[in-house]
Amino acid sequence: MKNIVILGATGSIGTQSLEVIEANRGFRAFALSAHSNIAVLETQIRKFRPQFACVTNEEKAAELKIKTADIGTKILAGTAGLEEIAAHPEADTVITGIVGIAGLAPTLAAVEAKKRIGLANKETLVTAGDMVMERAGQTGAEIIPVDSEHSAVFQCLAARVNRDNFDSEVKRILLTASGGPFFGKTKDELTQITAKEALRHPNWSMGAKITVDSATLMNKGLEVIEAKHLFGVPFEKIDVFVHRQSIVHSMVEFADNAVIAQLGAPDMKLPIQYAITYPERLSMHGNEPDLTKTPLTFDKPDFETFRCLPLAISAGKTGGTMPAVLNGANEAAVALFLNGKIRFLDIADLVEGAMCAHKTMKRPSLSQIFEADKWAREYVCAKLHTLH
Ligand SMILES: NC(=O)C1=CN([C@@H]2O[C@H](COP(=O)(O)OP(=O)(O)OC[C@H]3O[C@@H](n4cnc5c(N)ncnc54)[C@H](OP(=O)(O)O)[C@@H]3O)[C@@H](O)[C@H]2O)C=CC1
Ligand SMILES: CC(=O)[C@@H](O)[C@H](O)COP(=O)(O)O
Ligand SMILES: [Mn+2]
Repeated sequence: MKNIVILGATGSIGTQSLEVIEANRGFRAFALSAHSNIAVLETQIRKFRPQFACVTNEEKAAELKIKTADIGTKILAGTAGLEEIAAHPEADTVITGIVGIAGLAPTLAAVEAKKRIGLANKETLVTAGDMVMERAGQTGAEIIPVDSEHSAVFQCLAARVNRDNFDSEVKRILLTASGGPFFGKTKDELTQITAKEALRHPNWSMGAKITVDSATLMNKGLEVIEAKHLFGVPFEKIDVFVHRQSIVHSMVEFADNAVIAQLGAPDMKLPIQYAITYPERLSMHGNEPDLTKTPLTFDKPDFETFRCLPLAISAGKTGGTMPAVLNGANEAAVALFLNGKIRFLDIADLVEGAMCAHKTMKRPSLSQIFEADKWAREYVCAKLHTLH
């Protein structure tokens, strides 16, 4: 029996992780977490009977403790509780389904405890990729990508036999992007975009923040940085192609120009399950891809209209604290956009402004990364009254 910890159990990745657990006799929901949605968490606790549940909002944790007093689940609170479940000696695999930099500390706790990590929380590697990958190398923690593109690349790379020749064998990583709901639109056409329109992803049903990131193409920018850290390739070896169908989840081009791709239906349950079972595969029902349905197309992204993509690549190339500033400014700007406080195109302007105003610190400590994140959020708040 594999004990699975799900950080962010109430979200899109979290609920799909529970579906994967439900479909497999060999997996058990050992610990679940939520930030404040205790109604959904209580339902999950009653159904899956985990040993632990953690609510980061301390007041809500106290409320949940009372509501679930009849059940044996131990209720923990705050970030300390998250770190406790992520590093628990009985935990086998930790799925990181928390959104944003809030996922960094518990992921690091899992790394220190040498866990297998099914990494969905891309902000962990965006903000602290050097540190997390270095510590994982030292502790022996296994980081298996759950993000669909990175899971695809990971699966394509698994075809290699000789593990020593990575640099000479692997020519390029080709990340696919759906292009989001505004593919083909001009900047003028994007001025009046509403949150409701940005939340209409063409192929994937996901949480609000990542869905807006897909619409601005910031998601792909974050994924370029994530790929750099996961696979240890320079930015020059990572390309992005717009692939509207989201059937080819990403590809790897090898030295002999062979391109290996992973295809599948747009369904996160496959990468979630694979992260748990790797190197084995278990059967799965309901996610069979229909390859006859559409032609598969590939286009170059529009870097001028969707500026978040080149901004993220630039932040990644600068390194140090710059990616944390990019990410913090983006998290703050997306929250403001979702609350109707700023316009769609302001997101890129605010991120760019924060990056221009930031003095990068090389090889930052964890606390310097969190300071850079806080600084970027404050920058965005301070700029709010200067817009329009
Ligand atoms: N959804 C998807 O298909 C994919 C997602 N990802 C990545 O996975 C991560 C999760 O995305 P997604 O599931 O869509 O997000 P959701 O918004 O659907 O879920 C987020 C989860 O994180 C919890 N949470 C929110 N804020 C905090 C906080 N400050 N501290 C602790 N927990 C918090 C939420 O709890 P509560 O419900 O109580 O607020 C919820 O459980 C993101 O990093 C995203 O980029 C990557 C690839 C695909
Ligand atoms: C499912 C997943 O991994 C998301 O990151 C998805 O890829 C977003 O789609 P975009 O390609 O539109 O960013
Ligand atoms: Mn993705």
